[in-house]
Amino acid sequence: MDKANRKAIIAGNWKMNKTATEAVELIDALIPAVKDANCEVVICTPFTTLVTAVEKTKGTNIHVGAENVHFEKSGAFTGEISADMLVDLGVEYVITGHSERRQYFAETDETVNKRTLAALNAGLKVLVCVGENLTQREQGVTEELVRMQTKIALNGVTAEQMANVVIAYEPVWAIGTGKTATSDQAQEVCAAIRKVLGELYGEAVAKATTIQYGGSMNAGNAEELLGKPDVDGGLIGGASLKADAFATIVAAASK
Ligand SMILES: O=C(CO)COP(=O)(O)O
Repeated sequence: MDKANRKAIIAGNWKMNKTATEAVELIDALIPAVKDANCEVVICTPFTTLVTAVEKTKGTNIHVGAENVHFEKSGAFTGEISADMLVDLGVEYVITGHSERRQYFAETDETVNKRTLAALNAGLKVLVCVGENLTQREQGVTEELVRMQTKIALNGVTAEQMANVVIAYEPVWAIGTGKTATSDQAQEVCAAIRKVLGELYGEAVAKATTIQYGGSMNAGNAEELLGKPDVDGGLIGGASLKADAFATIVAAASK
């Protein structure tokens, strides 16, 4: 199976943006703009807009995801949201391990693994984020680090469950900075991730798994990044907040 047989997925990560009123406006603009997509289109929105997003996108080709999930099923975890709560709302995807969660909310490879397992066991599809920071890239440990993050995040995930896993390679130094990885840098690391998936699960799973790039992907650079053989999609922050920019990226992935 080569790239043409893998599912291309363009996912927006809205982060902490958009009130419910603003979310309605954006989704109203997105629905016609991406209706002819020849790829999977996902919007990951704050918890407060998930209900709106699920309702508004019913009957469209837009899928809805959350930006995080807790690993316990229920209990005394003030401020947290369980996988069952997301499933009950009609949410289909969730992001785990985003670098902002790791950096600002003390998430570790171990908790990313627990969240990933909890989400998969509840029936969610998971976008698992990995990626190095600038120091780590300069130290030349990008590949080792991303291999380790991938292995720990997937610890206990079965080959069968891998059908519901997407890996998002997001170099931290490229997130929200306007500094995109070159398409060659993105390809190199996405290929290294596919190699580790092959070691863990065998060639068939490695070749079937969608691997996204994220980090300042925008309407201008998406086509080149998505043209690389191991870059199957994008996880988009800033550019997912504007319907026209996001639709241009979706169109680039639909070619
Ligand atoms: O973190 C990202 C997506 O999860 C990328 O964000 P930007 O596209 O804003 O760089």
